[in-house]
Amino acid sequence: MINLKGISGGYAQPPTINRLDLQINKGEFFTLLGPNGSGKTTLFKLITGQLLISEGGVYIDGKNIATLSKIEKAKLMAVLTQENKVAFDYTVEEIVSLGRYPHQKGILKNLTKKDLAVIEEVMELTYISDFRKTAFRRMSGGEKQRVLLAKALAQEPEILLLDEPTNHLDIKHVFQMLDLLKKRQEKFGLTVFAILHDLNVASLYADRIAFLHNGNILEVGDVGILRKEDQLKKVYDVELKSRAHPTLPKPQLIMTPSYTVSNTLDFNKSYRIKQTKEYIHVEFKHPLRTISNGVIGEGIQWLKHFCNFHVTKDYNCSEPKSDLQSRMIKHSIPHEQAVGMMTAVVLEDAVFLEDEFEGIPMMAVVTAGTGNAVDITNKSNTGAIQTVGTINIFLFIDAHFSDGALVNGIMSATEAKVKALQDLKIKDSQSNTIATGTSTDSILLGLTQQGEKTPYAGSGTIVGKGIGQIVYSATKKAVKKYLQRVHEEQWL
Ligand SMILES: Nc1ncnc2c1ncn2[C@@H]1O[C@H](COP(=O)(O)OP(=O)(O)OP(=O)(O)O)[C@@H](O)[C@H]1O
Repeated sequence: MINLKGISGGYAQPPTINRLDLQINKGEFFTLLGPNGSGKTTLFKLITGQLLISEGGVYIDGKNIATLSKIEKAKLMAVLTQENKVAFDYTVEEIVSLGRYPHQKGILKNLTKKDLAVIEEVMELTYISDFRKTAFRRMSGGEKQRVLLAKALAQEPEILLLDEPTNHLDIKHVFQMLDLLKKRQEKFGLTVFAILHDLNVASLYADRIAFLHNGNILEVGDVGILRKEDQLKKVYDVELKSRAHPTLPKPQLIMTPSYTVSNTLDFNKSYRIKQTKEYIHVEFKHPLRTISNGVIGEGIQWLKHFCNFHVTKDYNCSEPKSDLQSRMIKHSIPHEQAVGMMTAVVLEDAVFLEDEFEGIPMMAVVTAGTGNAVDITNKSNTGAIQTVGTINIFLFIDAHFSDGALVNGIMSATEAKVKALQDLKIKDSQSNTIATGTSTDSILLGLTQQGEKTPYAGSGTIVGKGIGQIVYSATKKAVKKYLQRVHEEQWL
């Protein structure tokens, strides 16, 4: 719908923007990104007419905007610039009213009922109704930005052009403003063209993105282009990692500063263990790169506290997460930095194993019960039986794993656990076949991330074999202790 055809213009010679082509579709949220001085504002001003186009033209629905009158242009598009100075001492309401100018008819240009209704609506949408009688100059930078957005919306434009609209806004107002624009986009088919600096915000809101680099469009595409780490490094000259947003299918960029703090830690002295009847708490001095399916601390994170809490055999809590959080709070363990698991196994029977595999130190903590042992490959299982039967594995490794290696590590540990159950002939009570685990097993791998980065940790690697051996030994020992206890209890 907006077609920039070979436009040139700007302050330098050759011009900052030199024969640039770009199409912005009707009803899309288009974001222009690029480093300082790349020409974003210059391009913006060429589109809005604040700067003279020396070559080419801007076409809207096939019409060259240079041929439109001021009023025609104002009905079509509204502009929100970085400039928020206003010449006269207007109130907020008066500023917003100015937005109705292109729609007013006759010489007297009084505000109609419709004008008043629109003004009221946009002031409410931008949360400025309470400031209506306040002088604009007395508002804060962020508040002024909202007033000027309200004025732009009062124009009821088809296209909204925004140059760094979130500049003065705090996080809440950034999201409030962009959510509002998204709603207008959906409801009225508003076309949004916005210059943004925050790549992560752009990823969350933009339908398409263009990268401007030295006055040229480097690439135009959907948010997927924010996954191109090499291109981002070229544009911004910083180290970035593109990662998945935890709940939305959008990339988010993680910056890495160039400074590094290198303090080597002695693995064996870097943790302490507290074991009571109620819980086992392993605390590390530094956060570990962690992968886990714990009730608390699931997924891949950086965490320092690793807990296994004792619960009763018939534990049946609808909010296990908050239950574990309260237990941690009671023992002054910061649950935001913790992995938390539960077990009905007697914690005295936990197995602690320290070992070293070709120079890689590891430490495993395993609690095991096999009352709920399950053969995952057998169809006859109908569900979990409530008895003492969970295998919880903590494995700490003094190595540096990639995220892929963390997944490998989980596989290696699981294979080892299965082998331990096989060798001990632990059976699924329903199918009477050898069990592969229990119905509620949990696992955690914690890595110091010291030393050279390892991309693999499967059974074909030294570290993978090490994982296999330590998990196998610790699980076997823990299951044997459990079986011994069950055996003794039967004779009581
Ligand atoms: N008023 C001006 N007079 C002369 N040169 C200017 C003027 N405004 C901008 N420039 C130059 O034009 C080039 C592009 O600037 P522009 O403001 O378009 O960059 P930008 O991408 O918007 O940067 P930023 O992210 O810092 O806002 C820069 O080299 C800048 O120095």
